[in-house]
Amino acid sequence: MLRWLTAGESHGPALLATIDGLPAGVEVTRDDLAGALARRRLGYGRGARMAFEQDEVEFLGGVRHGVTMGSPVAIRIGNTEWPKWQTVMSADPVSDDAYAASNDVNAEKEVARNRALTRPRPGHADLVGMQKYAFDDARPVLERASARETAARVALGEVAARFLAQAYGIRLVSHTVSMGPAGVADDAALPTPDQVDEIDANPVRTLDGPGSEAMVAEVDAAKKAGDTLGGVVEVLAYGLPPGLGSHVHWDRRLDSRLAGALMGIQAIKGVEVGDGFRTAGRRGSAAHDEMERDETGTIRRRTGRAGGTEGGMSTGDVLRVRAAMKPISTVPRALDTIDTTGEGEAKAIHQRSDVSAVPAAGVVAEAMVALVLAEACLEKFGGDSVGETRRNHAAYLSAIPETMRSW
Ligand SMILES: Cc1cc2nc3c(=O)[nH]c(=O)nc-3n(C[C@H](O)[C@H](O)[C@H](O)COP(=O)(O)O)c2cc1C
Ligand SMILES: C=C(O[C@@H]1CC(C(=O)O)=C[C@@H](OP(=O)(O)O)[C@H]1O)C(=O)O
Repeated sequence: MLRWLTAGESHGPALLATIDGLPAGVEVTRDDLAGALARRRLGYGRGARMAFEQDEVEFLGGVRHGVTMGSPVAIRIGNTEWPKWQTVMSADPVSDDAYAASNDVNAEKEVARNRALTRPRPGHADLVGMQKYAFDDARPVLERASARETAARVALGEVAARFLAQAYGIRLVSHTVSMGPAGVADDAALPTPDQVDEIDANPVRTLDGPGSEAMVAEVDAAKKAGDTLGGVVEVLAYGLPPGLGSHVHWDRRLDSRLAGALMGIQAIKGVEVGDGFRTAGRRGSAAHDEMERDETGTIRRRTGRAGGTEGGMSTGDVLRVRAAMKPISTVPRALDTIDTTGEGEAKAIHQRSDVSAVPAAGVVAEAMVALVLAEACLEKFGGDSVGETRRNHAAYLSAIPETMRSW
């Protein structure tokens, strides 16, 4: 069983992440994690914080000399902003005077002066979190709702991705499909894992082309207008075996688990497997992936409309899932809201924010898919070492009769 958790607040001292159930023998280093975290910071439209905050990452357990030991892997990502936030986010009680004296906090002067945040942002977790957890201040809510937490998921996803690649040759790639109304053409070729560097080098994390230029222009226009922008990201996984997940029960379906994992990312409001919503508008004759044999007798699907799952199981073809992100709710041209103290009309809290974090959400989505696939592979193949699970994977594939092989 693979299980994992994250902890830590956006402006706390650090994020923590732990994953239990990975086999021994996965090669992974601190530099690998640092590389993954750097990719998450990429993307045109990110706000000021991304420019000055660094991710200080280290393993606290589970890895020795660059190799997992089969014990829980524990990771710490230090928030380099912490010194500025020590009073605001202190775990120890702080007097009102000491709190007020801390208002040299960078870009947070207003917030530090007014101890409680009482003007909830429409679209953020502020108001409902205050109602639910009985706070008169949005701070304890927004600190954990913040997508800073996704840094911890990306670190875990990198460990999972290394495992998938080393044990089974599975490789992932993510890219931005659209930002606002601009995007890549529907019939554009699918990116491959060999194009990861090219995608990461692009300002909006997509393959170069007119779509990419149009997306950059959309971000510029939204920024100029004091507004924010959503969009769609896509994750592809290459090299899956057929049969991850199962048709026998709803919560074992791979597509259901992927949808839950992607929907669990802050600001994701829609998930699509394969052609998803577009398939709903087609006739059956144009909606499915017809099968044939190639010249060697291997089974081939002519198209990839289903996105690499049938009956809640991986088909072995390229897995393709999309996630739709809403625009950032901390809109610079602040939205109307109320003051929870009951004082008249108000504008929502706004200090700073991303214009758009769609490219970063692609990297987070890739991490979530890696974690779901790692769990599904370990369910199917088991094994306490990379070698053992690799042998189990090979034995499973070789037991499928030649006339039924699609690889
Ligand atoms: C990578 C990433 C960065 C984000 N950056 C911001 C941000 O700067 N400001 C903001 O208000 N929301 C940002 N969000 C979205 C909020 O975290 C999210 O809207 C909030 O937690 C409420 O959750 P919900 O949108 O799922 O309802 C970001 C989301 C992601 C995935
Ligand atoms: C810190 C990150 O993202 C943050 C996510 C976020 C939110 O509300 O989700 C709000 C912003 O934080 P702040 O309010 O401190 O500027 C983003 O910078 C990160 O991705 O590492």
